[in-house]
Formats: sequence, C-alpha cells, structure tokens
Amino acid sequence: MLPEQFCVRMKEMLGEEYAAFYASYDLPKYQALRINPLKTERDTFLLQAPFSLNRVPWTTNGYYYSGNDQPGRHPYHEAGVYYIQEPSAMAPAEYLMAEPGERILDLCAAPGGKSSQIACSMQGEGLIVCNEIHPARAKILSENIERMGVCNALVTNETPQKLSDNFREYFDRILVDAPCSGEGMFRKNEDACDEWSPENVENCAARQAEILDCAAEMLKPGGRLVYSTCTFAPTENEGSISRFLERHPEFSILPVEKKDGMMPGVPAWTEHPADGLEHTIRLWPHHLKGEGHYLAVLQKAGVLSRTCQGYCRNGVEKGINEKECREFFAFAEENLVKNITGNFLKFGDQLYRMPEGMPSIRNLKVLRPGLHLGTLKKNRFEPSHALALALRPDQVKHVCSLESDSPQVKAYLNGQTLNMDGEKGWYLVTVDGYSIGWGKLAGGILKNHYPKGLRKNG
Ligand SMILES: C[S@@+](CC[C@H](N)C(=O)[O-])C[C@H]1O[C@@H](n2cnc3c(N)ncnc32)[C@H](O)[C@@H]1O
Repeated sequence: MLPEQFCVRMKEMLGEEYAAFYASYDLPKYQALRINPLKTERDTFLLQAPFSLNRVPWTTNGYYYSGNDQPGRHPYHEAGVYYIQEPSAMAPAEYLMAEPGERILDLCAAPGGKSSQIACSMQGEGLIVCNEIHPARAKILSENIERMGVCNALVTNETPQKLSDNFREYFDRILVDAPCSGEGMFRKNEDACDEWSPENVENCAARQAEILDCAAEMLKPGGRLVYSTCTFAPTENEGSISRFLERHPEFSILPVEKKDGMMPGVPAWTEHPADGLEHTIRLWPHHLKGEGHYLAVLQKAGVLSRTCQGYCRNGVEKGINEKECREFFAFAEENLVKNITGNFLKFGDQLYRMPEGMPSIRNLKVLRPGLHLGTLKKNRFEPSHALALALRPDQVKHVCSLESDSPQVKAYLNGQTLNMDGEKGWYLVTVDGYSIGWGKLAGGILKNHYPKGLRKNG
C-alpha cells in the first residue's frame, strides 16, 4: 500500500501523468546486471551467459535479465563477472565519467554498486576512495570491492565531516549517492513504504545538505560532483540542489545529454529554483524500464588539473620496503607469472599493495587500503581471496580449471577438498576461466581456501 500523503503529493506534482505513474506499480520490477570489464570482455560474456539479456540503454555494460534467470546464484556472481544492480541505479556513475588515473571519491558508497562501476571506468589506474558511514554496510562494501576485483580502492568507514577535515580540493570527481527517502524504491522494496513520512523527507534533505557541503570542500576546482537519489520528493532533489547552489555559488549545473526516456528536473517544484534545474535528470518508472531516480551533474568553477595536489592532512602513505615483505615475493616467484609492483603496506600481519599515491590513513577508519595480497606468516605467505579475484589464469603458474556446470564447482564453493593430480603448490581455481579462489595442492588433494564466511551450504 502506497502512503496516502505520498499519493496526494505525487498527484499534485504529476497532474494528468499521475494515472500512468500509479499504473507502473502494477508492472513487474526490472532486474539487471552490469558486466564487469575488469574480469571479462562484454562480447565474450554475452556468448557464454546462460541468461536472456537485453541492454539497459543508458549504461555500456548494463543488461536486463528475465524473471526466470537467477544470476545471483550462478558461480559467475561469486567470481565477480557481474554486479546485480537496479537499472536506474546504473545512471549516476555514467554521468560521473571517471577516467583512469584520477582521484575519485564515492562518499555514500555501500553496498558498492556505483563504486564498482566507477572502478571499471578507471581500469585499475588512479585512486578511488569508497566511503560508507555505517560499519556493517562498510563491511559489505569492502567485500563487494573484493569480489569485483577492484585493486585501486581505499575503503573507509567515516563521516563526511571527518573526510572533509582530512581532504581539501583533493578529488577530481565526487559522487554523492545520498541517503534519501527512497520513494523510488516502493515498487522494488515494500519496506521502504513503511519507513516513509513527510518528516523523514525533511530530515533526508537536511542530511543531504551536510553531506553535499563536505563534498564541495573536497572537490578540486573544475571538478565534477554528481548528486543522486532514489526518491521523487522535490524537497530533496531539485530542492537540495537549489539550496546547495545558493550556499555554493562556485558551483553550477552542467547541461548533460539525457538518454532514452530520461526526463528533466522540474524548477516549478521547488521554491527558489536554481538556474539550470531543467538540465538535471529524473528517471520515472512510467517513462523507462527502471525505478525512480534523480541525478544532477554539478561543476566547480576553475580549471581541473591532475597536477593540483590539493590538501590531505597527513600526506602520502609511505608504506614499507620490499625486504619487509620478502615472504610475499618468495610466494610470487613460486606461484605467479604476473609481477606485482608498487608500494606495499602492512596492516598488522596483512599485506596490501596500495593504490598509486594513496593518502595517509593515519587517523582514518580503513577497511581496505588497496589490494589485499595476503597474510605474512613466519617464513611463509598465505595469499588472500582478494588476490585470487584480482588475478587471471594466465597470471599464475597453476590453475585448477572447472566448468560452471560441473559438480566440483558446487563442492569447491561448499568448502570441500577436490581430488586432482599435479605439482605441489597454490592453484588459482577458475570457473569457465574466471577466478573464484585459491586451493593448495599436495598429495593429490586440493585443500580448499575458499573463505569460510562465503561458503555455500548444500
Ligand atoms: C543510496 S545508499 C548508497 C548506495 C550505493 N551508492 C550503491 O550504489 O551501492 C546511501 C548510503 O548513504 C549512507 N548514509 C547514511 N547516512 C549518511 C550520512 N549522514 N553521511 C554519509 N552517508 C550516509 C547509507 O548508510 C547508505 O549506505
């Protein structure tokens, strides 16, 4: 049941269109996945995918799947070959237009759909800071970053305020996928209806103002800020943007091309509309195949420069020298074909390869400072699940190659050992050529190193 006050307001906003909007609640929700180019070529995947896929028009790698398919249960999901994402939610990261080598901040990032999408555009080069304020959600974000094979992410669990105390004019682009009243998700998630109230809309707008002000400080001159929500409420959306631009005249709305079915933001829905609100974008469930979303692309005055270093409180993270990780290099020599170079960091006994120029993490709550390589043990090294998911079979010496419909895949994901012949050592376990974890072979038995917390039962 839709909240009555919500329906009254939507009727006022939409007039004649309201009937079509209301009828969209009886249509099935659209389900989609986004192919991960860090793991596969789109055309290769389209040939091998056992699902019926149709393109999401506004995203390069987005595809609708049919209600009969269950891509979340396929081993390709564990291998990070795709991310299951609501189709409209694929739009904001497209408009961020991240490029390799840049410094990007995803300020409200959990569970990580947009972070992983941004990371795909960066192709492993540069730095993406993925932040989430809630600890439990930050953990899920960090796991998704790992599953998707993202190697250049710093995952933090901070308030926007704390981050803006640490970074000034530091990022080339920032995504604020704001906590919102969630009206656009009423069809997808009925619980969202129960949590709705006009007071909550006001509270969300106030929270968005605080988050956006922090983002403004952290963006470089000339940088791009994308604000997005999954709500229809103009007190957020057009309202949040208009009030932000009043407080921050150094920002303006960037006119961007609207893609198939996207509609303009509506200046008349807010009291003091900012110039250019019609260039912001509304995604309506009765105009396109996706849920309700809003997004605005803003630019800060000035000329964007990669050489502008900005301020970051404790400088660059120095890391450790190669001698301190000799167990890792011995492991790499024995088991990898790929050379893993860069700056390394020790977090207790955990070893990471940091993203290029990673800022100091001294006073930040950090879940993942780059690519987790593994655990430094006494005179040996145990590779991490993240390393397995970041490697391709041609980058390791030993591969245990399984087919997705074989019983061994199920057994492996259940945590069972596999029988196989071969040289002793670490094996990258793959499904149709996509890595899903490690196994260690000795005496004809491949010991299972699939993380206990991820194992499937039955
Ligand atoms: C719309 S969700 C983000 C979805 C995510 N971008 C994705 O694509 O997977 C908004 C996030 O903002 C977080 N959040 C809530 N309050 C916040 C605050 N005061 N500051 C920053 N983030 C907050 C929520 O925990 C939630 O994870």
